[in-house]
Amino acid sequence: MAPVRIAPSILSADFTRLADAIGTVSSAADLLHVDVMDGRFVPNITLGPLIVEAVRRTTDLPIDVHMMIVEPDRYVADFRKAGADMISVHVEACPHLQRTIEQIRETGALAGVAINPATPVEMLIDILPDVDYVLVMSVNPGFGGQTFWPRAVDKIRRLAALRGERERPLIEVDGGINQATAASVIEAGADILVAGSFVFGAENPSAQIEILRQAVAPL
Ligand SMILES: O=C(CO)[C@H](O)[C@H](O)COP(=O)(O)O
Ligand SMILES: [Fe+2]
Repeated sequence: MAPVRIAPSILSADFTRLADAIGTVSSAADLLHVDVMDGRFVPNITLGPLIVEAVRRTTDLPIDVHMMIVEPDRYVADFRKAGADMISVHVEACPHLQRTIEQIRETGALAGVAINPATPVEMLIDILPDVDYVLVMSVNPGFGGQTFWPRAVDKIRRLAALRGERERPLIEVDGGINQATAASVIEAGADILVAGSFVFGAENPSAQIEILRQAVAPL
């Protein structure tokens, strides 16, 4: 089994010292998760390609951009140009999802589809062969620091069953991840853990990543 990948979310970092915050996780993390929100798809506004470009200059970690915006097609090329290595769009925001996924792939980035808690994984059945990863939301998107939604575990299990013996799509889980919830989602079949407040809300972010690794190590 491939090792679990850990993606700290900078949403919970101190933006007055963003480069320092990223520096604290650079050697412990596998990816850096960046949450893009537009105040329309979700009730919060965060950041755009300008910040991704600045993040790109602070780290060699792969940058995983989670787009929580309407009409993401309009900005895929900009985020790729800014330095994104992975780009996910929400199925709920994409009436022509296959075309949007194709557009991401054409930029050279890995293409992901994200799903809200209320959206069944079975809705993705026809797009699964086209995506590199599925981002399963274990909170309703919009804010860091929310409580994990336990039924996400069953969704991950069902998604892993749909994937079957294939290596792709990878399964990424986002929202409310800590050492307890990490173990349950990895046991269900997840490959990538996003963690924001658990990592950056603590004194020592890299030690928090180590705690997550230990929590899933025997699984
Ligand atoms: O996409 C997100 C919110 O919409 C964030 O990635 C997620 O919430 C991470 O924060 P935390 O680990 O604190 O829940
Ligand atoms: Fe996210």
